[in-house]
Amino acid sequence: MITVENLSKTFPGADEPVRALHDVSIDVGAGSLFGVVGPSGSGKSTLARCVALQERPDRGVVRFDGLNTGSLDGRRLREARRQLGVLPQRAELHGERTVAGNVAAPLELLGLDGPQRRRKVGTLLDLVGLTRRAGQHPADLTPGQRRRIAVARALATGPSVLLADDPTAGVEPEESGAVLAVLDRARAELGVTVLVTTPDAAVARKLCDDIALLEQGSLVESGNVLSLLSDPASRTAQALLPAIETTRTQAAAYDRTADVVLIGFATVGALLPEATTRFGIELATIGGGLTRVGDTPVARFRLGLRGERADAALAWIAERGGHVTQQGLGPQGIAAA
Ligand SMILES: Nc1ncnc2c1ncn2[C@@H]1O[C@H](COP(=O)(O)OP(=O)(O)OP(=O)(O)O)[C@@H](O)[C@H]1O
Repeated sequence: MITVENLSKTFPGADEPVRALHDVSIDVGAGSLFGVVGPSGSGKSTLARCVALQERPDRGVVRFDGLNTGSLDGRRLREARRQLGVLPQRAELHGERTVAGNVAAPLELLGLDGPQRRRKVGTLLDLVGLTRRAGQHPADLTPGQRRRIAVARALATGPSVLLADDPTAGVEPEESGAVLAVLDRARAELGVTVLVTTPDAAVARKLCDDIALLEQGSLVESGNVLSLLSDPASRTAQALLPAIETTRTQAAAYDRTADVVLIGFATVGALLPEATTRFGIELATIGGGLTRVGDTPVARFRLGLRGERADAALAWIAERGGHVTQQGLGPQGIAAA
């Protein structure tokens, strides 16, 4: 759907040029929820603005369904922009208009008549869960509710892509889940492809199918979130998986230790107890924990194992989809090292 190929962008800086993007390539599939994640200044907004066709890259290409947007002239560029709904980082609502009026504003520009507008606004307010607020003004809403209205407004013209630049910025943590849920609904119910930028790995963990990590304008890694978690050495795994905090004393109580990443209901729930009985070993989780990536449960545990068939049990767990790493020996191994 959206392909970004070798994008580079440099801005003039006070002392020297600022390299905002350097040779960044991403592939955003139709209907996916794609997260661009990185610290402040890593180039996320610049990438979003290039994809929104608001900024021209110095080098590289942004393609929509294969079409090179860099080659489009004025009229065709405007047509391409109409496919895009943009939620800027500081989306301003019209303070003097009602919530419904704010969502209706882009439809008025399109020239939709009253009944059509009302129907469309009703559907969008329902999508963002704020139907009962239709007659209120933005000042009466919380920052999270205002952000949800801005999402409804960005979706009003029926874009096929929604670009949301840091959608939870300035939103209280207890409200950010509702903002993310609205983006998820936009994808599920309207079939919109959603590209989100965020400095918050937890946003990507809760929302995104695919992810690109940026650092100082360069792409560190990208791909399907669950696939990246299968490689515990990946930066995505380090950012999203539960931390392992185990003392040497805890580890020393076992013959060997191993770290394991388990993905999915069946794997998380059943694999470890079954390995224990099948191989007649003692197996305990001595670190790590359980989280969720979207709706999928994902665990990273440090295991302590005791028993002759511990190695065979680990091999069996790995064969059944557990990602086993960092196998270490117990007290004897540590003493010898
Ligand atoms: N119009 C501009 N003129 C000059 N420098 C710019 C401009 N836009 C961005 N930059 C610089 O480019 C770099 C990347 O900025 P960008 O806003 O894309 O990062 P970001 O990851 O979105 O950061 P944040 O999360 O803080 O919004 C930064 O060093 C920034 O100061």
